[in-house]
Amino acid sequence: MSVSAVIPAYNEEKTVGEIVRVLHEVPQVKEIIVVSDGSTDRTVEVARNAGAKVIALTQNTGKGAAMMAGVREAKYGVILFLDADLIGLTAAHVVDLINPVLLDEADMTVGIFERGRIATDLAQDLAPFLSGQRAIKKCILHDIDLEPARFGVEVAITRYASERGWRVKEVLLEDMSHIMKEEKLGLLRGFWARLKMYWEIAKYIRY
Ligand SMILES: O=c1ccn([C@@H]2O[C@H](COP(=O)(O)OP(=O)(O)O)[C@@H](O)[C@H]2O)c(=O)[nH]1
Ligand SMILES: O=C(O)[C@@H](COP(=O)(O)O)O[C@H]1O[C@H](CO)[C@@H](O)[C@H](O)[C@H]1O
Repeated sequence: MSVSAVIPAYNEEKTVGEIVRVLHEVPQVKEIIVVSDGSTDRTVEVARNAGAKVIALTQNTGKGAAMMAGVREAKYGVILFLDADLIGLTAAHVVDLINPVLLDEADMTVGIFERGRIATDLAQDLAPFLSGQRAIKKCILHDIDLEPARFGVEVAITRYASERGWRVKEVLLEDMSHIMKEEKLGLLRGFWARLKMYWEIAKYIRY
């Protein structure tokens, strides 16, 4: 089995190119799909120049819908989801995430930041089920309606996995972090975006 990487990206021109470059180093990753979720910056151009296949959605539809647009295009049996704003991703991280699924030791892996930055480590220690770094068998993704989930997408996948008894393995991703909303958007707009995200997550926790 081979891997299709799917990277939802909303205005991630600063980081998406490096993610695509690292993925090119991993032979099992046969296809790299960046889904630009209505980005208004140079995300599409940067991802294309780095050698990704790019799906350019014309409007912002939310993370869940962007991920599923990528899954619909994906040709291979294992999907690797990565966020486009990661800092410190290496080929070894990618291999650690995909191998348990390729070797059929797990149906899904979930990557947890470790020793990256205090704030992002803490967020993932408190809520590992929110992590966007996952490898999943594609065949088991088709049954979940992730289109409307926006930032509830990880909660929806995690709960579905637990209900269906998927074998889930947590993988520590050392020296890795991501760019926080407040860093991308400034304190006020970032915090507002964070509140909206928590609301989208909460809807799926209750749902
Ligand atoms: O409407 C959105 C919001 C986020 N993302 C992407 O989803 C990933 C995870 O987003 P994050 O939690 O980092 O939130 P952000 O700080 O980007 O709002 C990143 O690659 C984003 O670019 C997306 O595709 N559509
Ligand atoms: O770490 C978190 O609290 C959030 C938001 O991260 P930032 O605003 O970028 O620090 O990000 C996680 O949760 C999101 C919702 O489930 C996921 O989409 C992200 O992949 C995950 O990193």
